[in-house]
Amino acid sequence: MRIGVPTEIKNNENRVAMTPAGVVNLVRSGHEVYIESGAGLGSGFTDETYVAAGAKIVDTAQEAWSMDMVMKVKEPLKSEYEYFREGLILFTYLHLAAEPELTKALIEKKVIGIAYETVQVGNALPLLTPMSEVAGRMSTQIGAQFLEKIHGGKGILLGGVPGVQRGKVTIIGGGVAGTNAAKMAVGLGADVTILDLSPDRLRQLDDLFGKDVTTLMSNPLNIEQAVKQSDLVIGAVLIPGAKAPKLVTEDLIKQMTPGSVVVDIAIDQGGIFATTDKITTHDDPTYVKHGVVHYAVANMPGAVPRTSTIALTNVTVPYAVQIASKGYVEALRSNAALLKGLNTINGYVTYQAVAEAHDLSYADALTQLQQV
Ligand SMILES: NC(=O)C1=CN([C@@H]2O[C@H](COP(=O)(O)OP(=O)(O)OC[C@H]3O[C@@H](n4cnc5c(N)ncnc54)[C@H](O)[C@@H]3O)[C@@H](O)[C@H]2O)C=CC1
Ligand SMILES: CC(=O)C(=O)O
Ligand SMILES: [Mg+2]
Repeated sequence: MRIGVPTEIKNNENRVAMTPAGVVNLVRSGHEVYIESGAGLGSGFTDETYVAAGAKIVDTAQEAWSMDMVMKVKEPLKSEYEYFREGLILFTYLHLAAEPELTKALIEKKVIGIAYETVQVGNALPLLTPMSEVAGRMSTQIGAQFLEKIHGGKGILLGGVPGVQRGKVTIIGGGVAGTNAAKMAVGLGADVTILDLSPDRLRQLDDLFGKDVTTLMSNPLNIEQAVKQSDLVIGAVLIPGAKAPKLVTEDLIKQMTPGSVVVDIAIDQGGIFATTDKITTHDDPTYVKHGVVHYAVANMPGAVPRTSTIALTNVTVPYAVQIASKGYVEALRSNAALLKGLNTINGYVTYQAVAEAHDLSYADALTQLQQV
């Protein structure tokens, strides 16, 4: 199979969908990899290192997009929709529940859209996990930075100092991102509370952190009490494939003290704060609403591309090898985890939560594969 890797074009997105190590894996399995010139530079990979690994370099995005399968990091932006065509295999983050126009474009052009974020093994999302680890760890760092007075915050140090209170951090959603946010917050010496809906998850967090964190059942009253008192609130909830629930109301944001900070990691699925109604970018990552600094960047790992690219491709490339070697029909049929990643095919949505988000009819993935 011929695999194309275009340069990412989202604001300050310096990740790339393939490392030279990934190229070697695919080429040794008998495939051809075409990298758009310069695509790896933001992550520290030159064209020469790709060529040495066995890739071919193409000059334009159009050429990279003309291959049988395109691997990307971020969901395609509008200017990339023109490359969609029937039969194209697109393997990338799609976040379709939050992207009505992209969903429509993929359906209209009958693209085979396999979303990293919905590939599922049991309850785990193996192609989302490494980026959630990165974004979770970053969220505390970012929160700490925006709590500084010069960055618009109330001017507190999360760990406090002897004789002065620690900062209070509330993390809503104690999955991969939330746990990694907590690790950093505990490491800084903050006073940390984690809320989750799953009693089992709360038990695991209690085992993991012991007395370093307070765990609370996620319900409106607990959210209200925790958020009001917090200096930093991190949103890390996920209902796989679905739009994020708005768990923090505008009224509650108004009750936070001025200069508090919210970091909405879940913004890529629509965000959990009523006041994070728009996505921000690395160029201009925050806005202030009701005195509270809001950070809502949907591609946080793009700011640490070297770490993120390697972490992402470590997990995506083995699936890419399966798709390329078996063909997408057989790869999807024989691997239930990958099949969960199939969001669009033959002009249909094959992921229930995405169909529901846009009031589109849902089609069964296996039935659609039989019709190829
Ligand atoms: N902004 C960015 O750059 C990035 C965003 N993300 C996003 O971060 C979010 C979290 O991802 P993961 O941690 O991997 O998901 P996860 O599935 O590991 O964790 C989600 C947690 O939310 C909990 N949850 C569900 N409903 C809840 C509720 N009502 N209240 C409290 N907790 C609830 C679940 O029980 C689970 O423990 C996703 O939306 C993901 O797409 C991930 C990476 C980068
Ligand atoms: C998960 C995701 O959206 C990202 O890494 O940008
Ligand atoms: Mg995202």
